[in-house]
Amino acid sequence: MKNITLLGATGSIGTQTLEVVEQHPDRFNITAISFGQNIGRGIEIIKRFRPKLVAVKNNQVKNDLLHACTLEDTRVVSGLEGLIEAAVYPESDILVNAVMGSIGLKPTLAAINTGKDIAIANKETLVTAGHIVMNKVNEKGVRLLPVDSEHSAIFQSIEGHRKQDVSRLILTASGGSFRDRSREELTGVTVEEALNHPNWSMGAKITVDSATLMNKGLEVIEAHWLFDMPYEKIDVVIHKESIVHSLVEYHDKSVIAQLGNPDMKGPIQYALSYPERLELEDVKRLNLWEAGTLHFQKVDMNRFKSLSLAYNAGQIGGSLPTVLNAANEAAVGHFLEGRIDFLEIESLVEAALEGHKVIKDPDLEAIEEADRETRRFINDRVLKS
Ligand SMILES: NC(=O)C1=CN([C@@H]2O[C@H](COP(=O)(O)OP(=O)(O)OC[C@H]3O[C@@H](n4cnc5c(N)ncnc54)[C@H](OP(=O)(O)O)[C@@H]3O)[C@@H](O)[C@H]2O)C=CC1
Ligand SMILES: CC(=O)[C@@H](O)[C@H](O)COP(=O)(O)O
Ligand SMILES: [Mn+2]
Repeated sequence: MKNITLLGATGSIGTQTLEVVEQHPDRFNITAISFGQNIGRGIEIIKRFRPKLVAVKNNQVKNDLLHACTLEDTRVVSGLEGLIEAAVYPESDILVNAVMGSIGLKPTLAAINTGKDIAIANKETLVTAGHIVMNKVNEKGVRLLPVDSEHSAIFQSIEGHRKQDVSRLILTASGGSFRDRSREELTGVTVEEALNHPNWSMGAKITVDSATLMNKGLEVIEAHWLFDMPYEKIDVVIHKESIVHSLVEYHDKSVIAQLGNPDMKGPIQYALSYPERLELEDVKRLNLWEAGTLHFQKVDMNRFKSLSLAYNAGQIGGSLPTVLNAANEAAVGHFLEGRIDFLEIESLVEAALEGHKVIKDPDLEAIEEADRETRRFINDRVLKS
């Protein structure tokens, strides 16, 4: 039996993780969870999975939760300390990190410190402090198992091969909600339009990131850290069907890819069951004759400027990826709240990157300060305009 701490249980990845767990009650058990403020869904999860520890966003949510239901064998904690307490919960064997944003960093580091394996969906953690996370992973000898579909595909396509034989990683990108629009046609697009992803049903922030292609930029940085690959050897190709989830090219020009109908339960389950492959019901089998033609297209870096901002931040490194991530989280938040236009996300991120003096090898404290400072910079710009 594998005991699981699930951070972000009420979200898109959280929900699908629970669906996987439900399919294998003999293999997986939920010991601790966290959620932000979705108390209704939180109570459903607590009743169904009976976790021993529940971490929520703050004291207000904790009090509301305790008023809304009677919890006998479940302790409730709150805030960042609560999130960390859930991450290091002694009975848990593995942490599934499916919170949104760089708030996932400290719980991840704390769990690695206690020797737990990590199934990582929370890509912002690797973008903001990849060097610190990977040093800790190597020091403690734990497994960092990718949940993100592209990274799971690379993980699956690279297994059994020698790293030195790899010549290139190729990430596929759907192109997001506005794939076929020109830059001019992006002016005045609505939040509702941005949230209409063609292939995946995901949380709001990542869906907007898909539309700017910042999601792919974050994933390039995530791939750099997970697979120890230089940026020159990481490519992106637009593939509108999201059936080929990513590819690995070898020196002999052979390319190995992982395919499947778009459904996150596959990568989630593989991260939990690795190295085994378990049955997975409810996922549509891929019949290539039904998929018909698959399309691939070169990325126009001028059209999708966020991707080139991310490559640049990753290549320069130091504290710049932290700034990229924090600026993007803050700007996307403002877009979702209707305060800025879609195209302003990109210009705000660019301004934050330009205004930052790079710290070469930032420690955790410097990362946190760069993150805070960047959010302040974005908020000041948006709220004072
Ligand atoms: N969705 C997907 O298919 C994929 C997602 N990912 C990555 O996985 C992560 C989660 O994405 P997704 O599931 O879509 O996101 P969602 O927005 O659907 O869920 C986010 C979860 O995090 C919780 N949360 C948000 N902010 C806080 C906070 N400040 N403190 C505590 N908990 C918080 C939310 O709680 P509540 O709602 O209760 O407030 C919710 O449980 C992201 O990093 C994303 O990039 C990667 C690949 C695919
Ligand atoms: C499901 C998943 O892994 C997402 O990160 C997905 O990749 C988003 O799709 P695009 O960023 O390719 O639009
Ligand atoms: Mn992805």
